[in-house]
Amino acid sequence: MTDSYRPRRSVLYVPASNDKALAKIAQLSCDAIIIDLEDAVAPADKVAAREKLAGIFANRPVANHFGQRCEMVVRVNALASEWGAADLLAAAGCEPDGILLPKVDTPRDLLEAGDVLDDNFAPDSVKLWAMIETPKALLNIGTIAELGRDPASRLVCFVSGTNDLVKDTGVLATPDRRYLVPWLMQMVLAARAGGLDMVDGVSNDFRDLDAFAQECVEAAAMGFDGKTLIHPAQIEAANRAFSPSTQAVAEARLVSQAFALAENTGKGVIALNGKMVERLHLGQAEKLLAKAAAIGA
Ligand SMILES: CC(C)(COP(=O)(O)OP(=O)(O)OC[C@H]1O[C@@H](n2cnc3c(N)ncnc32)[C@H](O)[C@@H]1OP(=O)(O)O)[C@@H](O)C(=O)NCCC(=O)NCCSC(=O)C[C@H](O)C(=O)O
Ligand SMILES: [Mg+2]
Repeated sequence: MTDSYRPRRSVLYVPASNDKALAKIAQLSCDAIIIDLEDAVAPADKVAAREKLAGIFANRPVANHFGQRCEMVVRVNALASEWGAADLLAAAGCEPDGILLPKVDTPRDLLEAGDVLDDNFAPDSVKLWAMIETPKALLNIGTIAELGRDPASRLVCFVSGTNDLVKDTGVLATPDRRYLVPWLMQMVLAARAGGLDMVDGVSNDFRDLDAFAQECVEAAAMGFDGKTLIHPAQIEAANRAFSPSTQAVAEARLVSQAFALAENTGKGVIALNGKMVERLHLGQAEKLLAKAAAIGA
């Protein structure tokens, strides 16, 4: 987690072609919104959806109904598609917080998008997010994630695309995601190695909120920063699951206070309530407290 920590607990897709859904944005308490030009938009509507971007961003709320600033990201069509290049330029022109590239297979896909942005926009302007949703992306995940260590690459976040992964691999999509979990854990590991945020895939069964809440709890335990969502009803469970619990915040405070005691100055390891606590735990506790402060937990 960096100084500029931004919560990405709840990241809601909103199809750029759905006016009713777009009208709801300012009333939602999600941490980020992805305006989708890709799979949620039918081929016949792609150009019209792209042309709506400028209007969507012109009316972008500074803060939502809950007084929170919500990141606004655009998912473009793949650069290799007939819409990708024009989508990328139109999206970047709206100055979104990020552009999400789908169907990334290799680092080259991100570097090519970065080159287009560098030729047309300031180096520290729009950031890139990458969908990890193809078998090739999983095989190349380490080298893709390494780009996160180079600010010039603009890469800041991975998003898992479990629907495409199921489609391309043929694994069975079970409620407990047992055949996907090894790949999801690989994504988390790679994201951490690259200093990236890692957001979990969607749950298609948007009417079963109990199952969704359980999936969020499991994803948080797996190390994800948040979850992508398809329906506003999913926001609350995601915000809850990816926020530090009251108990975790209390424990982090104890660790921080213990290391602040004069008797522990300079110590690398102390005993606290019968447990060994090292300075690495202090770092962990400080991160958790910063996260809790950022989200008002
Ligand atoms: C899934 C839906 C098609 C369901 O829509 P609908 O039947 O209209 O739901 P409701 O009647 O319950 O909606 C209630 C109100 O909420 C608004 N709404 C619904 N969804 C959204 C949304 N995503 N953002 C904002 N507002 C939303 C409705 O307009 C209703 O409003 P009102 O009538 O005024 O009360 C629909 O939810 C939907 O389209 N969801 C998004 C789908 C999407 O974006 N899919 C693409 C991304 S997922 C993906 O691609 C995964 C990845 O790439 C992978 O490979 O896994
Ligand atoms: Mg997909």
